[in-house]
Amino acid sequence: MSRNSKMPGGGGFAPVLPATGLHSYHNDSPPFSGATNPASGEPEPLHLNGPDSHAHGYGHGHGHGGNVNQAGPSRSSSSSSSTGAGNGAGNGRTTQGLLNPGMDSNSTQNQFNPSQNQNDLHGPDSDPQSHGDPSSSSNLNLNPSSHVNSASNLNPSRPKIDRVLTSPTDVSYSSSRSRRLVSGYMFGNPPEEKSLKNRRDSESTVRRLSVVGDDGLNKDKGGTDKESMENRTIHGQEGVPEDQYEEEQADDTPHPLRPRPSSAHSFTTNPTSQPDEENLSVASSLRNSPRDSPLVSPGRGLSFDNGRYEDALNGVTDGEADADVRAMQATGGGSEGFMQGLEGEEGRYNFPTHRLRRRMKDEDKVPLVIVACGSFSPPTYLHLRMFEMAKDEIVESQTFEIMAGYYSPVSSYYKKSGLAPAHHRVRMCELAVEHTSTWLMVDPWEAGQPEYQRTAVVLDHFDEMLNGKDGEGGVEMRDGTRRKYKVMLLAGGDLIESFGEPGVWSEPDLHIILGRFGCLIVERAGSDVWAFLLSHDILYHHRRNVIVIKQLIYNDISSTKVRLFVRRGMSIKYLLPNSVIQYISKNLLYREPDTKAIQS
Ligand SMILES: Nc1ncnc2c1ncn2[C@@H]1O[C@H](COP(=O)(O)OP(=O)(O)OP(=O)(O)O)[C@@H](O)[C@H]1O
Ligand SMILES: O=C(O)c1ccc[n+]([C@@H]2O[C@H](COP(=O)([O-])O)[C@@H](O)[C@H]2O)c1
Repeated sequence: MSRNSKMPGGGGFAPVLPATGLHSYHNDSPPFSGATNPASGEPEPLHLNGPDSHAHGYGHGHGHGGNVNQAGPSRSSSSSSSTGAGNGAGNGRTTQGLLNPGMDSNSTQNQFNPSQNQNDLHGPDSDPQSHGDPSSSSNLNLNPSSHVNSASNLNPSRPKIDRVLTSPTDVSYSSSRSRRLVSGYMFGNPPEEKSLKNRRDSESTVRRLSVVGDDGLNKDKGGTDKESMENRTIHGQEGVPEDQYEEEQADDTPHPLRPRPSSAHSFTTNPTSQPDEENLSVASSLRNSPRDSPLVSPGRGLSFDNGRYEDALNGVTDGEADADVRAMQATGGGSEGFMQGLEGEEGRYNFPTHRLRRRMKDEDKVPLVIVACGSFSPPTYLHLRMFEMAKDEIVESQTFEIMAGYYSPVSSYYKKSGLAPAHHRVRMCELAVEHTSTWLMVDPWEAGQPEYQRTAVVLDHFDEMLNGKDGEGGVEMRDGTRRKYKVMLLAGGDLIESFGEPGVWSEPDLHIILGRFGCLIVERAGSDVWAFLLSHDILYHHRRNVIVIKQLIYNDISSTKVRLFVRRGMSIKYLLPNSVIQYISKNLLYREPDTKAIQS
C-alpha cells in the first residue's frame, strides 16, 4: 500500500485513477476507496445528474405515517440496481411523492429537508463541526420509532413472519443472498403485531439516562442551560477508552474494573506504551497456563486476582488465546436482562460506551465509529478481522480517527436460516470481543427490538446514541466544542452486492446508508466488489463515502460452515474465540438442523 500525500487539514488524497477520475488508496486497486472530503469525512459535491437528481431517493419512506406504495413507479425503477439515481434524477419528483402518492409532497413532517438532500447528493459541507448536523437527522425524521412506523408500513400486505423456517439448509441459503428473497423479506421483515409503545417509552428514558450519564447535566435532572449542554459528555458507563486511561487516571479515581496496580502485579493499560516486564508476565501467564492463571477463573470468566479485573458480564472464557489484558470491561449486568425483555432496572437498555473514545488524538481528523450489522451466528475470527482490516485502511487514509467499533447483531425476526436466538448471538459477540479487543463493543439494541429493524434505522440509532439530540453528544474538542461522531457501516462485499437485489433494500434507505453514513466494504472471495460498485448507480453516486478494503490475507471463515461443523461434530477450534466455542457447546447451539434454530 502506498501512503498518500497529506492534505491540509490532515486528510489524504488518494491517487486518481486516470481512466475514471476516481480515487483509490491502493495503487493496485480499482477506483473506490473513499476519497472523502478530509475535513468532514463526507463526499465532495457530486453533480452526476444535475441539480434535480437529489430529489430522487431522499424523500423516502422513513418516518412516514403513510404507507409506501411499493408497486409505484419508484419501486419498479428501484428494483434494478442500475436504475437508482439515474432514473430518479430525470423525473424530478421526490421519492416521497412517488412512494406515498397519497401524501402531500410539501408536507415537512414527512418530507426530507431539501438542504439535507443537497448535502447528501451534492456533498455535505466541509465544516467538520457541522457534519452530521442533528437537524439533518430530525429533518429526515430518522428516529428509530419513526422508522419502526415506516417499516411497519412499507408493505402492509406482507404476511406475518413465520418464525419457524421451513427452508433448505444454511448452505443453500448462504450461497447467494438472493435466496433471502425466498425466505420472504423485502425491505426487512414484516412487523410483529405488537405494540411498541411501552417498550419505546421506557427505552427512550433509558437512552437519556444511559447516554448522558450522571453528570447532573441531563435535562431530566435539571441541567438545561446552554453552558451545561455544551459541557455534556457521553458517559454511559464508567469505562474509559484505552488510550485515555493514563490521562484519566491522573485524577486518582480508581476505575472499578480496570486493573489497578497491586503488590502482586502492576501493569499499564495504555496500549501505546511498550509492554513492560510485568505486562508480559501477566500476559504470558494468561497464555501459558490459562486455568492456573490468576487472570482466569473458570466459570466466572476472566478475572484478575483480588477482583482487579472482573468480567462483569460473567462470561465464559477458558484462557482466550489472544486475550488482551488492556481490554476495558463493561460494568453492570450487561445485556442479559435487556435481551430477556425483563422489566425495570434489570431489563434496562444500556448503550455500551466502555470502549468509546471521547477525545481525539488528532483533531484534524474525523471521529469515526464503525458499525457492523449482521447475523453473527456465530461470530468468527473473520468478523473480528473485518474490523482490524477496516482499522488499517482508516489509518492509511489519514482522514478519520477510529473512536470505537460496534457489532449490532440482527434480531431473531430477521428471516435467515441458521440464526441462533438473538440473545445467544449478542452474548457470543460480547464474548468474542470482551477479552480480545480494546475498541470493539456489542450493542444489543437492534437484537432486542420486538420487530425487525432495517439497517438505516440501526445506523440512525447509533447516531442518536453517540451524538445525542440538541448537540449534547459527540466528541469533546480541546477548545471545548463538540464534534459529531461519524458513523459508518462495515460490511462484506456479499452484503453490499445484495444492494442490487430487487426488493431487498429500499432505495431511499441506500441513500441514507451510503450518503448520510457511509460504508466500509471488505472484499469477500466470490464477490466482485469493484465491478458491482461501478454498476450500481446509488453506490457509484456515493462512491466518495464508500471505502473498499482489500483483504490482503484472504479469510473466508463462514458462519454457515461453522454451524455445519458443530452439527457434524467437527472441530471449530481456531475459527472463532474459545469463549464463543464454549458458549456454543454449553448452550447446545447449532446441533439441530436450521429449521429449528429460530426461537426467541
Ligand atoms: N469471508 C468474509 N469476507 C468479508 N466479509 C464477510 C465474510 N463473512 C462475513 N462477512 C460479512 O460479515 C457481516 C456479517 O456476516 P454474517 O453474519 O452473515 O457472516 P457469514 O459468515 O456470512 O454468515 P452466514 O454464513 O450465516 O451467512 C456481513 O457484512 C458479511 O458480508
Ligand atoms: O435494511 C435493509 O433493508 C436490509 C436488507 C437486507 C439486509 N439487511 C441487513 O444486512 C445484514 C445481513 O446480515 P447477514 O448476516 O445476512 O450477512 C443484517 O444486519 C440485515 O439486517 C438490511
